[in-house]
Amino acid sequence: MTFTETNLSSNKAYPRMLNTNYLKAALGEVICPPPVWVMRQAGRYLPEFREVREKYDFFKVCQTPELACQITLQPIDRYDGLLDAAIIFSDILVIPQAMGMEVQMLPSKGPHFPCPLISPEDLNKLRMPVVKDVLSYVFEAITLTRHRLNGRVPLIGFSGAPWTLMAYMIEGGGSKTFSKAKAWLYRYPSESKQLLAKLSSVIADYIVEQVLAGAQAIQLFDSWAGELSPKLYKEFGIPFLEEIVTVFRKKLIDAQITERIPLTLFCKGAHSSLKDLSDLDIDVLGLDYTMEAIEASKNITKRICLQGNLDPCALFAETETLKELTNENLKEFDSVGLPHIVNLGHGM
Ligand SMILES: Cc1c2[nH]c(c1CCC(=O)O)Cc1[nH]c(c(CCC(=O)O)c1C)Cc1[nH]c(c(CCC(=O)O)c1C)Cc1[nH]c(c(C)c1CCC(=O)O)C2
Repeated sequence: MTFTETNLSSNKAYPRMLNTNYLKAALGEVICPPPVWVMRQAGRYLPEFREVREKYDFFKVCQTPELACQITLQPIDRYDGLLDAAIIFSDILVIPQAMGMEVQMLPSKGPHFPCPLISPEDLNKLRMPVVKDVLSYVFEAITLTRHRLNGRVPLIGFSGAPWTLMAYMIEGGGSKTFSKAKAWLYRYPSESKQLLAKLSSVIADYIVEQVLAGAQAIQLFDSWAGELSPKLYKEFGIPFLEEIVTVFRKKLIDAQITERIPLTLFCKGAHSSLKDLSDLDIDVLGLDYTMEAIEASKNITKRICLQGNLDPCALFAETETLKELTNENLKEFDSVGLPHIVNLGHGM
């Protein structure tokens, strides 16, 4: 039996779904109360996560399906019944790795590329990977996790978006200004587009393979969208997201996946682009903590689900204050009348 067949919800190969609230909301139903999951729900705030991380390097965990699965399940087990989706434990930077770049995760510093892309000649060093083979550890982790979830909640797969990955590959890590990556857009626009097109092709294959391995929804993270002017994002961000979405939908049809796989775009800071993003063939728009549901709903062009967007730092508030903030947030989304998936406005 192929994975293509096993992904159909009617198929017996995966456990029967017991909670489909996330999938229903993502596909357009208003669910009351709305489903909840949390970006970075498997992470350092969990003692059981830190325990695994004491023993293994970050990317070793990503590359070991048993460990990635174990960590994905940690918040689902701990908050039994409170979360409506799981997200596979991995990182957006596995794609630059698959294209041949070294990436380290430095304690208290975050991601580090010892040899970032400096000039367009460096593009020749990148390889176009056979995604199914090079990233097989992610797909194995997804299949294993889908089984171990036992239908409790759906499993979300994810990828970084082209611009955000390009930014890491050139900056070599995090940055305050993204001036090196943005300099490429101004100085080498056509080579930048070559890089973004390569990334888009790898990302499209990557998210299709995730679905074939058992992911029931996909989220794309464009964490640095807001670093670009609206004009730059229109030229170097959105067209590549559009390409990915188009190829993703087409390849799923070719693979005879006939059910609609919900696709979420989380483009942090992309205020001026919400209209263009909502024009794409997507299902959910993730709002960050600087966006307002009411404002966003005025900008979008079709009925889609909104996800978000409590400020992660609100978690530092006293419990009573946090309850009030959460209720206000729920009321605001409720007043918009669109389907809603409750989440933070960025990672925990
Ligand atoms: C930009 C980005 C990255 N990774 C990711 C993004 C996009 C989302 C965002 O904007 O935050 C996405 C990501 N990273 C991780 C997940 C797993 C799923 C989840 O629970 O949300 C997801 C979806 C695990 C992780 N990825 C990382 C951790 C912390 C790991 C650790 O040090 O043990 C986790 C749980 C490391 C990571 N990976 C990355 C950074 C900047 C860092 C350092 C962050 C930090 O120090 O807190 C790159």
